[in-house]
Amino acid sequence: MSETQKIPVTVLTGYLGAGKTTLLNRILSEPHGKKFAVIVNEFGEIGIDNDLVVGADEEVFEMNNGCVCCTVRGDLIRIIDGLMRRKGGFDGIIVETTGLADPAPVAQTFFVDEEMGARVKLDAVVTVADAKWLTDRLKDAPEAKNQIAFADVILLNKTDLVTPAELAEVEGRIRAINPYARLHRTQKSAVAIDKVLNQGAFDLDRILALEPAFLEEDEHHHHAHGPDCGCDHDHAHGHDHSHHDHAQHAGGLKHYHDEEMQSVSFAVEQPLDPDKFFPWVQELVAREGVNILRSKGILSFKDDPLRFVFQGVHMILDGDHQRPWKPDEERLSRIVFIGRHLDAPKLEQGFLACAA
Ligand SMILES: Nc1nc2c(ncn2[C@@H]2O[C@H](COP(=O)(O)OP(=O)(O)OP(=O)(O)O)[C@@H](O)[C@H]2O)c(=O)[nH]1
Repeated sequence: MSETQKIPVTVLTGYLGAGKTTLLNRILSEPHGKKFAVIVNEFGEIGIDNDLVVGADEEVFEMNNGCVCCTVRGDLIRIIDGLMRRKGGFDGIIVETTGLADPAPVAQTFFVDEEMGARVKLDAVVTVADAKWLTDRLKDAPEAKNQIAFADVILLNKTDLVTPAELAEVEGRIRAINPYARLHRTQKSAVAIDKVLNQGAFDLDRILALEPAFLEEDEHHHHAHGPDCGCDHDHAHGHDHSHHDHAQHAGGLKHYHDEEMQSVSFAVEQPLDPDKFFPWVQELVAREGVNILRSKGILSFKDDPLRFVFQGVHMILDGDHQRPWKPDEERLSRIVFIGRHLDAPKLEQGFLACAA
C-alpha cells in the first residue's frame, strides 16, 4: 500500500482535563463529511469518557487501562485490525489517550508493528495543553513533559483562565521543551480542523533525535514499563493478543509512574438531588481541589429527563445537560475522581448521600 493510501492516525494527548474531549467533540461535530473512527483510552474503572464523546453510539472504541506497552498496544492493534476488516472504510482514525499516558509507546505502535505500519500512518501527535495548570504539571508529572516533547501540534488551551503574562510564560516553557511543534492558542479547544487533522507532521527524524532508540523493541519496553510493571513482557510481542482480556489490568493503576495517582469511581442507581449534589461537590473541590486533579460524572437527577454531565479540573467545575436519557438506558449516576490522597470511603459516602 502506498503512503498516500494509508489511513492517517491522529494521536490526541494532553494532561488530565486539558481539553482533549472538547477538541474531539469539535472535530466530530463539524460538517466535514468525513468518517472517523475514534479510539479512547480510559482511566478509571467506570466508563465515562466514552459517554462524553458526541456520537458515542457510533464509532467509538474503548481501549482499556493498563500498561501502555502491553495492554494498550495490544488493544490498539486489535481494534485497528478490526477496523481494517470492515467495509466502507474510514478517512481517519483518532486515538485519544488518557491524560496520564506517555504518548511515545502509542506512537511507536505504528512503527514497531509491521502490520500496522503497512496499513496506517501516524499523521500527527496533537497535544492539548492547559494554560492554567501546565506549568505545575511540568514540575510534578513526567508524562506532561513527554506529551509536549512528542507533539507535532500543540493547542495551548484555556487561554481565558490566565493573564497575558502567564500565557507568555507557559508558552515559553512549552517552547523550551519543544520548539518545533505548530502551536495554536485556543479557548475550548477551538481550532480549524485543518490545523489538527491531515498534518502529515509526525516527524520521525525529530523523534529519533529526541529518543534515539524509538524504533527499537527493547528500548520501548524499557521506556513504557514502569519500574513496577507486572506485565508479562512476552505478551507484547507478536500478534497473539488473545491473552489480553480486559480483566487483566482492570484498574491497573500501579502501571503509571506516579504511584500515588489513583482513580476512584462510584455509581448509584437512585436519582440524585441537585440541591444536595452541587453544594457537596463544590465544597469538596474547594477543599480538596489540589489533590483532585480531575473529576467527571454522568448524573441522573430526580424528575429530570436529561442526562447531566459534570466535570472538574482541580477546583474549577463545569456542568451541563447533555441529552435525554434513552428509554432503554439505565439511569445510573456515575462519578470518577482522579488524584492523590483520595479518601475513597469518604468520597463514596458523600456521593451516596446526594441521593434524592
Ligand atoms: N475555562 C475553560 N475551560 C475549558 C476550556 N477547554 C475545556 N474546558 C473545560 O475543561 C474541562 C476538561 O475538558 P475535557 O475536554 O474533558 O478535557 P480532557 O483533556 O478530555 O480530560 P481527560 O479526559 O480527563 O484527560 C471541561 O470542563 C471543559 O469544559 C477552555 O478553553 N477554557
